[in-house]
Amino acid sequence: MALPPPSPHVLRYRPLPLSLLWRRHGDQTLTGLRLAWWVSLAASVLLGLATVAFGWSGLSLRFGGANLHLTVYPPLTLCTLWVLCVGFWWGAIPAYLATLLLALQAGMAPEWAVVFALSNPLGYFVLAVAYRAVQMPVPPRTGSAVLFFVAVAFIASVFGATGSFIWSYTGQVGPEAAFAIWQGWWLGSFLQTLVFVGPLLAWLGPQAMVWRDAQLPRHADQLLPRWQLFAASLLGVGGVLIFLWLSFHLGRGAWSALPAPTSADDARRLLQLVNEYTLAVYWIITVLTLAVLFLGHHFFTHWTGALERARERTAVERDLAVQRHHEAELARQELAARIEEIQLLQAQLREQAVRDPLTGLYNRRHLQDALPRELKRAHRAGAQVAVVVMDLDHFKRVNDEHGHAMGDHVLQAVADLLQAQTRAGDFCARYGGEEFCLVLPGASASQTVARLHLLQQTYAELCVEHSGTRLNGLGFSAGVAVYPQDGDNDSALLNAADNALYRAKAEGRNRICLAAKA
Ligand SMILES: Nc1nc2c(ncn2[C@@H]2O[C@H](COP(=O)(O)OP(=O)(O)OP(=O)(O)O)[C@@H](O)[C@H]2O)c(=O)[nH]1
Repeated sequence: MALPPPSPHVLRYRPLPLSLLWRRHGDQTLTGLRLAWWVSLAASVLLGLATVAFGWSGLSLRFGGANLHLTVYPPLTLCTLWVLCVGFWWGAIPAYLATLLLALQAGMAPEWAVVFALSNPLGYFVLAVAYRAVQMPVPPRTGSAVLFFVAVAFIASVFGATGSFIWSYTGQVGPEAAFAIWQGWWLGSFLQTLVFVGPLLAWLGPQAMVWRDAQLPRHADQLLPRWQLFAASLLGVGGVLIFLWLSFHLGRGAWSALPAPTSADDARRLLQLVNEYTLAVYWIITVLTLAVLFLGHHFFTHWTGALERARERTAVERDLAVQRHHEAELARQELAARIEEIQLLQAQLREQAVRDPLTGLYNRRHLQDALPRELKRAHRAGAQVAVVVMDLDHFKRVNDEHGHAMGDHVLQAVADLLQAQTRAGDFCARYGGEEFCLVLPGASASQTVARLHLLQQTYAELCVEHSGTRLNGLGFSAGVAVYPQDGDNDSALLNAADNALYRAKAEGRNRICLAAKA
């Protein structure tokens, strides 16, 4: 039959979960799988019972110095196919039930039957672990897959044949018969796997596994946990050692049970028996050694390949992480620069919001915020605060006679003067068009008047120059109110200072009036 070549990954042992048997699923193929499994279960049980009912003990054969019956047990073939194509539990459960019922029907005590029935699942466990560890394609279609299949089938048969001891013990057979049963059991199971399971697996396996793979989520090859690799190696080595020990031990028991040779012919026959037995063990060990060498090589190349791929993936991921880290660092720096710009702009905006654009002095809004704070501080310290409202005299004339630009220059000159002649902690604001406000914490009325006189003098001597025009001899009037005597809050103080200014203007300008003298 022409098959599309499935990838080796698809053909590996990848078990379907047993929960598919009862999980609610509308898929028709799954319904088919469930049906097939139940039919297989029934067939395994019936075939097992038939083996006992018809008293079929297999094929007679002489091997390794013993006359034996090759035990051919049909459920074994069926269940092995389930294990390898679908998963361990799918084959182990029918095999267990079939063997259990067979043993009970054959008259074995139930307490022994439940243990006896575990032998075939034990062999399947070895198969499943080996295929999972080495990740060899399951259908024996290539030389290496065939060799692997033969080696693993041998070890699994040895484990699966451990039930023969319970059979021999409960049947109370002698050492010679026990030896023959053991040989017939593992050899029968081994040959049956090679002759029936192998070809069926090579023929039908790929189709079954392509279907099975479609039911499973895709995943990259995962490294087995270390303990599973260790368990797989232990099972392999353990299987060979068990085989050797049992063969020698049972063989010795069988020969010891023979009557002592009384003639040269008897001695020759015994010698020939030992010779046959030794040769059989020799060939088996030779085949096994070759298989173990091959398996070791395959195991090594598979896992070093997987490790190399994992290393490459890690290297690519590490490079990506480094690149992402670098990009994140650049983005972080960019963000930090933007935040700094924004903070600068915010500071500028905050400053612009409280400054008068022409003179650079604080504006009236800021004065309204700052003056109450200053008064509170003075209240706590029990100090005075002088509030001055000053107005340039005849400023309209300056504008009218020399132009608005000259007026602006005068305003800027006054602002510079105020800032130059006030102390740190004093506070100047542009209060209105040509009105200014000074806040002098700690200053008394007389100290304020003295400083204002000085300012008037400097202002009068000031020469403002613009477009070739020089202007001097200017004056201003001011009203002074002092906290707390002239008012206990900002608006009362500003009103008092304003009223005093009004008086100064009324009294002829270029003078300073105190609110207290009103
Ligand atoms: N150049 C200029 N002039 C301004 C500005 N703000 C207000 N003024 C002018 O200042 C003048 C104020 O005039 P008035 O209120 O009559 O006061 P005054 O001429 O100084 O007279 P008195 O205060 O009574 O001495 C007006 O001509 C306003 O146009 C400004 O920012 N720049």
